[in-house]
Amino acid sequence: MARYELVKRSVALITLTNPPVNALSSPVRHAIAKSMERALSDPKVTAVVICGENGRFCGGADIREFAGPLRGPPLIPVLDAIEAGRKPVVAAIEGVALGGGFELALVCHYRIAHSKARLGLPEVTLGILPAAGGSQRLPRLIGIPAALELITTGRHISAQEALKLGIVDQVTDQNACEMAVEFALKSVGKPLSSRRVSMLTTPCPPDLDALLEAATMQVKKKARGVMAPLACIQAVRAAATMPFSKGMKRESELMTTLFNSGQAQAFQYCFFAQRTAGKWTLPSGAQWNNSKPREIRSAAVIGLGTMGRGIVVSLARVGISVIAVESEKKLLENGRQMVIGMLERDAKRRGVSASLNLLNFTLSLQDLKDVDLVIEAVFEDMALKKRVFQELSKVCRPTTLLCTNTSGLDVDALAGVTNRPHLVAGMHFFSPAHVMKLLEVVCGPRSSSETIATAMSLGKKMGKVSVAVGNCPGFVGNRMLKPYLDQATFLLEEGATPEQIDKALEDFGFAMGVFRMSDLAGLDVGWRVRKESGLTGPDVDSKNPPRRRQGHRYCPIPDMVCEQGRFGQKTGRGWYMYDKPGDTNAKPDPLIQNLLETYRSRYGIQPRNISDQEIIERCLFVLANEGFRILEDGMAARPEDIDVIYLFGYAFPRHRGGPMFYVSMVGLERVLERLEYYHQAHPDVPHLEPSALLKKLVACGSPPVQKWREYIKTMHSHL
Ligand SMILES: CCCCCCC/C=C/C(=O)SCCNC(=O)CCNC(=O)[C@H](O)C(C)(C)COP(=O)(O)OP(=O)(O)OC[C@H]1O[C@@H](n2cnc3c(N)ncnc32)[C@H](O)[C@@H]1OP(=O)(O)O
Repeated sequence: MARYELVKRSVALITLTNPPVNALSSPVRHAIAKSMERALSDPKVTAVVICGENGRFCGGADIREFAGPLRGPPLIPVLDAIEAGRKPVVAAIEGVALGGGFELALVCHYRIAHSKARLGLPEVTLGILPAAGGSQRLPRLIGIPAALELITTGRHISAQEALKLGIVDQVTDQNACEMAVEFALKSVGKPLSSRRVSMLTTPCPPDLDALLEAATMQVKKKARGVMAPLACIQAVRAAATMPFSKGMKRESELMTTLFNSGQAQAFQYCFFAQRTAGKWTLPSGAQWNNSKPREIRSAAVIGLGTMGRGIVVSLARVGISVIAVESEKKLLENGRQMVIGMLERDAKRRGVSASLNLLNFTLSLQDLKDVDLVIEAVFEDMALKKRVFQELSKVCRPTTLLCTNTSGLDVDALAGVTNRPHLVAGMHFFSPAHVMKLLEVVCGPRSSSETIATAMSLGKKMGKVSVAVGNCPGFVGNRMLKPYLDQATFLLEEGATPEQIDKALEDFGFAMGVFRMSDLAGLDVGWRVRKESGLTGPDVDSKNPPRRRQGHRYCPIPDMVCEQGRFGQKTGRGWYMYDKPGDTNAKPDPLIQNLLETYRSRYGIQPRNISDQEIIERCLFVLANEGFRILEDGMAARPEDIDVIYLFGYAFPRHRGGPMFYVSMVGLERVLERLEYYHQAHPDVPHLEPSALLKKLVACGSPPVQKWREYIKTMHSHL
């Protein structure tokens, strides 16, 4: 877990050996403590260098250990002993020094970093704070403003920035470990007291209170209801106002509070869920680690609407040459200008040059004959998409992969019109596609493992969090969204207002409630889908009883809002009113209030007071209930995949872990009981009926979410 050797006759080299990231697990902490004791007591040793195996210094504490009781030596005394030692200790930082790994570097007397190394204190993103002295040492080393920013955001910084900030003493392009050994030899005999960061006085700015207050406001706005950034600010205040030992005590108290809050568990679950989601499997047994993706050098995107443009940018900025296709000259020119503008802005932001030479624009599908992969992003119309796939099938060489960006149509029906159904898959991006991190990779029953491996790996290359899902209407994300949106509108019928529902959801942690979000996305899209599926519009069967469609409860209020030309922010009116089209400041609209009152009195609905608790339960329990059904149907492989989809595609608050983790924390028994209660009250809403899997899990004693897979395994899987 750590190798000890003597180099250059008098330098003890301690190499952390815990792949893949040299995390500070209990055996590693033990090995560091023992190695340091040995180095300090060996009279031959004049200096010490600490480095990590395989070009990675240290990825921090072993996050898996947070789930259980502390075993092995605690980290803080191990680190304190290094700092207090009477021989110079140099950290040789290659790869990463994150969290506890950074804190380990901070107790060394000198730090040498490789030019490609990244450093940071990302604990806040795990719902905790740098509690091995990081919150107390970093402000002493680089001052309050810079430390506050790094600790509250968890941002990783480059070696160059670390040098500028005074975190590292030297940056090298050569072997950092060898440089550190040379550096250590030169440091022998120099006084160490000024190199012990805990002994430094924190440079305290005169406007400390204002600074901390501004930081508090900022994190409260950015991360509603999240405790860790606020605790980080309090810890930094302690570093500014208390002696080191008292500051450490405060750091520890704050850590205990965070650990017991439930939020830390949610954040840490998200960390592992995100990594698990990339590990896909198909019913054939093919999976992420036994299937080879193809290399994609050239691609085509069909349709330069909002989605298509974002997809072109996502591909081009990772060096893939792209042919963009439109059906009319004007649309093509408009799309071309938009794409170029987006790429230029993106390149400017990243400080690189825009890869415009990778772009080609055409009106003809004939130009696509040599591309490796096509992503179709035309209008959401099955007949149109089928025509495009038939044409592609004729034009593209037989090995070209054909993907669709449909947000919910049958991918296998598209595969069926081609001469290569095994090379067809869904690549469902989220809008705006060059910004949103989520990619649902839709595995049709005939998609080959190579096709899925390629789509997943292309997603990763584009910086997306890719999740493999089955082929069912709406796939995973949009399939779950429907019952959630339905509950929100049913609550309007029953007496709630858009403002009240949004506030409850925002207090829960969403950046935007469902109605504000719908106004932002545009209400006309859903209206068109409802018209096409016969739920509203002239094609609706007039024999339908009011507020019922296709045998179930239906709320026509969203249609009524659209009939008034209120399509959301873009028209300046929607569920809210805005000062002008395009404005984002939503204000309650008396006309909506009026519409709701008239509607309720027309149907004889007596409005009732609806609690925030009911809003949260009905919207979120129904969301998870559909998630359970998706697991039952084998359309998602595990609850973690569903949670990752909601975290990255629908901005589900991270401190709640995702809808499936959230209900596991509420308690499955309670969720079952509440769904049964609401279903009894609303028997015409089938989505409120508890799913078989939820009942099964409760009957099996409500196992933790990480264990649900064991109960799903026996069911039919499409993945
Ligand atoms: C009073 C109490 C005192 C307690 C004090 C504790 C204070 C210290 C706290 C911490 O240090 S918290 C941890 C801080 N560190 C991090 O947040 C880093 C997390 N890791 C990453 O960001 C990335 O993994 C990476 C290091 C940048 C590498 O990225 P890469 O894309 O190359 O690989 P991944 O797929 O992300 O990871 C590979 C593999 O390793 C697992 N893993 C990574 N980091 C950790 C870790 N810190 N602990 C445990 N496991 C880790 C990751 O889950 C992957 O596992 P598999 O999926 O392959 O099984």
